[in-house]
Amino acid sequence: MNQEPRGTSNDLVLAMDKNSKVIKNPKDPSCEPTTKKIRLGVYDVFSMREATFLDFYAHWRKWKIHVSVAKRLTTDILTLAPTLFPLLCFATIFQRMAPLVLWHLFNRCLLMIEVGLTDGRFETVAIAHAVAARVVFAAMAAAIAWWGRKTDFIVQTRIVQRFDGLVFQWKSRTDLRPEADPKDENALIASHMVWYAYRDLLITMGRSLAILSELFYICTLTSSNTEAVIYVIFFFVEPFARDILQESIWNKRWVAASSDPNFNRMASLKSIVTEPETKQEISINGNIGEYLNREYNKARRALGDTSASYPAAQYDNRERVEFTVLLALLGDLHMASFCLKIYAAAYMATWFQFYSFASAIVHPSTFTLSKFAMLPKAADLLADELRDFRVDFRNALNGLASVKRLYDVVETPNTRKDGILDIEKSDNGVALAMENVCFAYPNDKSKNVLTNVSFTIKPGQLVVIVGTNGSGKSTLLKLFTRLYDIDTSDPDVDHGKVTVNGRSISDYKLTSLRSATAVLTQDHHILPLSLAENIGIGNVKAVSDMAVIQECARKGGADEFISKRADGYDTVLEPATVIPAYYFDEAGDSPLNDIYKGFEKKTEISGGERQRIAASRTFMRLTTEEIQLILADEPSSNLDPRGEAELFQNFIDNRQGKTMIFVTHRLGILTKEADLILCMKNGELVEKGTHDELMDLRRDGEPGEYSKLYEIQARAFN
Ligand SMILES: Nc1ncnc2c1ncn2[C@@H]1O[C@H](COP(=O)(O)OP(=O)(O)OP(=O)(O)O)[C@@H](O)[C@H]1O
Repeated sequence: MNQEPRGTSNDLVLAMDKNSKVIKNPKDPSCEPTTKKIRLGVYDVFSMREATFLDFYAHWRKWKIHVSVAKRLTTDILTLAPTLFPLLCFATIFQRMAPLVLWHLFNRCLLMIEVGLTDGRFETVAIAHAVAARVVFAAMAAAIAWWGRKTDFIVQTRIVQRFDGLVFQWKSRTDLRPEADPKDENALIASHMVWYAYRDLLITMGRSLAILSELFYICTLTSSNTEAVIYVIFFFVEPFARDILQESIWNKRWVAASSDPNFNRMASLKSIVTEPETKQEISINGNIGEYLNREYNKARRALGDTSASYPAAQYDNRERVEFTVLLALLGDLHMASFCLKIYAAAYMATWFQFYSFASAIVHPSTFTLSKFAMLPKAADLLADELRDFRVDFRNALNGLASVKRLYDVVETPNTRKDGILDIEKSDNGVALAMENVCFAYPNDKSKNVLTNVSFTIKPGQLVVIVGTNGSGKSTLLKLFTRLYDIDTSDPDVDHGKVTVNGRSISDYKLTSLRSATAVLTQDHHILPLSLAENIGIGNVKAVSDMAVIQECARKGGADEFISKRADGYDTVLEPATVIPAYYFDEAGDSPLNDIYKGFEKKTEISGGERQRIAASRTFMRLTTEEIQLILADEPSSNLDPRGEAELFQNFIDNRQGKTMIFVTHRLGILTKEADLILCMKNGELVEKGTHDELMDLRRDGEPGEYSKLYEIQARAFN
């Protein structure tokens, strides 16, 4: 099995070798492997090789990035909530500290009561003060926690809106890039995750303070500071050992895919009986349900106990018993050292007193009873805090890494090269030309879809492009709109030239080119806005001018059916409704079922009606002064013959001398009016001329391509 997944941030394509665990970059076999592969149950799991614990330089580099992202995020959040944010930071950190302070206040009471019990002197007022302090602090902590939760929502909302806005801006700014990198989209985390990343960071800070105070507190509880320090060190041994020794993929980057043939077959069979399209095949192909059932059971038996559980969980399950026992021992070091202490005290010199808990037992006089009881509890609190700190800290770092990717993406510039010229204003449209154009789509460079195409279009001409399916007609239009560009990556290979008014099309500013062009294709989308807006956005300056919109709707053939709708021009076809989550018994007859179904407000219109709205939008574009070129790609494929004839006529009447290129399969109305017909076949321009010229064209006594197409259509419709 040879797979070629993309695994590294620098886009190395890595060859996966079935027999080796470590994968190298095939382009440079000498380089260090960057990913490794393991088999977990039914999955092949590929994970990144991360820096080792001792690779300080790698950690330092990572840290520098994390710190700069945290700084930038802090500045951004401070601008959004200059007063609330610092207060919220305080509240979040305070919440981490509060349980410790409460516990400390409780211990103070306990110590005073103990002194009273042993000495017979009860400091009643002092005890009452200590109790009152605890009660007041508890009430204050609850109030701060309540305020923190409320403020958290406000700050979170502001951050979500800000980052949603940034992403929106990026998406609306970036050009439609057919070769766009899907990684960009994947990097766009949900905006609320930005706040979660920051909150994890704050919680981590709170926990650090709590850990420091707990350490300090333990020092005050123990009789000697040296012993306390050593005692505390024991609590750091286990988490450190776990970090260094235990490998986990929960916090690593990894990808996995099931490669077990039995499991994959079960998945395929499951999809057959689940998906509506394939379920239909079961019904119309006789009794294949029984066969599928047999096959499913066969695959299930063959799979046996091979696990399909979540790969990260399976990874943890591989832990060896010695390792588990070692960690347990390290976690319980204080008890183990207790034995050592007893033996040391009994048999060895007293300088071996390295452990305070044991000290307390061996020299109980140095401890009070309550201190003796508090020490393990303090140790437990410290251990819990350390454990949670590790989790929150990792989450915070992962969150910051995601925020960095988000920042990077929203700042990605448009990859398409922009020009510097504006299209000159003219009442006669633009002149266009292609010179020896050869073009292959970026995703399939092996196949030229245009080969040596050359033609010239004079300003104001009506041009019709005809030809068989897949002959490259739409591709010609895409080059004029710069949805795609001719490949110029290799200066030694000439792929030809596309020009506008005699200059290379890439010399013009994209915004200028797009403003001067009206495009109408067969697959326009109706936006989830009102029908009036859907037409009006053709000319945003007149988007509220109903008279102009209605006039354009009439030209596009949409006015009649829109006016018949209950909401007329205010109809929104697919309004977006956000249903965050639901919890009710869908299968039951709960009244919530009906309410839920009522959320769906979709209104359907026919394919032809959609095309009429798109055409109306194009007529709206023609009301802007900038338009000099109209490109229409089979805009009438869903229209009835009358609708099509009217649309063509309206375009001819309303183009006001602008250059117009029409791609169509319907020869006749337009081609007879055309100044120039371009006839395409297999990516080549095989004929060009007027209708009469092409009809008279003969090659070796045979009629030309256009003439043949025309005759076929004439026969079919007569
Ligand atoms: N995005 C794309 N990526 C790769 N190949 C494409 C892409 N779009 C079109 N093609 C291929 O380019 C060739 C020309 O396609 P094009 O859409 O220009 O043909 P057409 O003449 O407009 O066809 P039709 O009359 O069916 O609309 C076809 O072989 C098509 O499969």
